[in-house]
Amino acid sequence: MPTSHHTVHVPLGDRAYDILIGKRLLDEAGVILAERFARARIGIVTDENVARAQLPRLLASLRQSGFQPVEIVLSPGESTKSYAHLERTIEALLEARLERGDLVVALGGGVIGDLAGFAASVTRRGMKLVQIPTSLLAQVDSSVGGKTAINSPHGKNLIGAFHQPSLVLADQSTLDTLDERQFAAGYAEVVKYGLIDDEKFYFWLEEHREEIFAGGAARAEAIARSCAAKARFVVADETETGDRALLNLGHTFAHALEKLTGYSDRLLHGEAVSIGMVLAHRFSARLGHAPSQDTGRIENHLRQAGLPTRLTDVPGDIGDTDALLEAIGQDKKVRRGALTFILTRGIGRAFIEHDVDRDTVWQFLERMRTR
Ligand SMILES: NC(=O)c1ccc[n+]([C@@H]2O[C@H](COP(=O)([O-])OP(=O)(O)OC[C@H]3O[C@@H](n4cnc5c(N)ncnc54)[C@H](O)[C@@H]3O)[C@@H](O)[C@H]2O)c1
Ligand SMILES: O=C(O)C(=O)C[C@@H](O)[C@H](O)[C@H](O)COP(=O)(O)O
Ligand SMILES: [Zn+2]
Repeated sequence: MPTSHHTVHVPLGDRAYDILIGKRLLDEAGVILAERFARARIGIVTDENVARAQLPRLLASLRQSGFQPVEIVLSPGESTKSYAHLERTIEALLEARLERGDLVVALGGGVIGDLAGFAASVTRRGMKLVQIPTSLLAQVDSSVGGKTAINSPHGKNLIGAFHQPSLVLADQSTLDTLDERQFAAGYAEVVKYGLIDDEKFYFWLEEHREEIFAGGAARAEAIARSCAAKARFVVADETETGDRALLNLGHTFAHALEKLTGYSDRLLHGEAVSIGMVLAHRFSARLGHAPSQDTGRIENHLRQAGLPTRLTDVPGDIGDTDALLEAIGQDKKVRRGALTFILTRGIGRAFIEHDVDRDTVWQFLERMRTR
């Protein structure tokens, strides 16, 4: 019998699933999976860091429940979201003769979740997926909602599919082995939920930031509230034809920066989102939509969390303003060649703006490059 955990249900009809949030779920995964997916075989996809820190716990639990999982261990980092690693993952799943009804278990951060999720979506035209997120970012964002992807030299997440998991097991104790820089990167996506449409949550985060970084009850609450927020957007608009795009706050800038830094640890996704969210607020203020004091307040909060907030914080060269705008032009929200941005009227009041003028964006970015 699994110990106590919090459950967020994602009601998506025949694709509905639970997100279990607890402290011993990795050790109980065998019992939980045996109960929900009787007789399924399991292919675990993970990376070398997570394999060292957390895989033994999962293997012990699965073996105790009679599973004999296959392990696929990839190199860590954003560059793993590539054609080469996708091929390697799919071929390993096929080599192990895993069937359509068997489980791909993604054990790791968002990189592993996105890559393994995409592999699950295309292997045998769709295998079952279980997300076991081990980074803060993956527990509050990437393991929920079914976006899966790899990167292209043309841009971030440009090749992918919507493929919902059948179950998410978010075990907070796995975060004990995550380093502080990675934790802060995940915190940027937590702040995002407050900034989009929940100012109360945003103010609560400002008050409880140190406690959340320290662990304990505030951290658990931040994870649960984030999952509930993400689930709400996903249920309302599963394939992003409307308001789900709000979850992209800061990402139009962020994805361009990730491309220009070569999908490397020069700039982590959450760090890019931190810079992107501040830019989105500053741009909104410049266009007269939002009060400029909000930008300072948010920037202060993110800096206290150890996050970068400006283009000048990105280490090394990111090219000129034309290169930045060119990268932004590959964003998936582009419609008939025109740019879409998530803008804001202030904290908790984000909105979607289509047909944003390119010259205005260029002028703004040119200023930001020296600020
Ligand atoms: N699908 C979505 O909805 C969605 C949402 C947000 C982000 N993303 C994607 O997620 C990715 C970023 O995810 P991330 O920040 O988790 O990065 P990541 O997967 O690279 O993980 C961060 C680092 O921490 C290590 N790590 C993870 N868990 C650990 C643990 N418990 N102990 C020790 N080390 C651990 C990993 O090996 C890696 O080096 C990006 O590619 C981003 O585009 C996807
Ligand atoms: O789930 C979503 O929708 C999001 O936008 C969440 C983002 O945090 C995440 O980075 C996502 O992968 C970005 O999606 P994309 O469609 O812009 O690639
Ligand atoms: Zn993101």
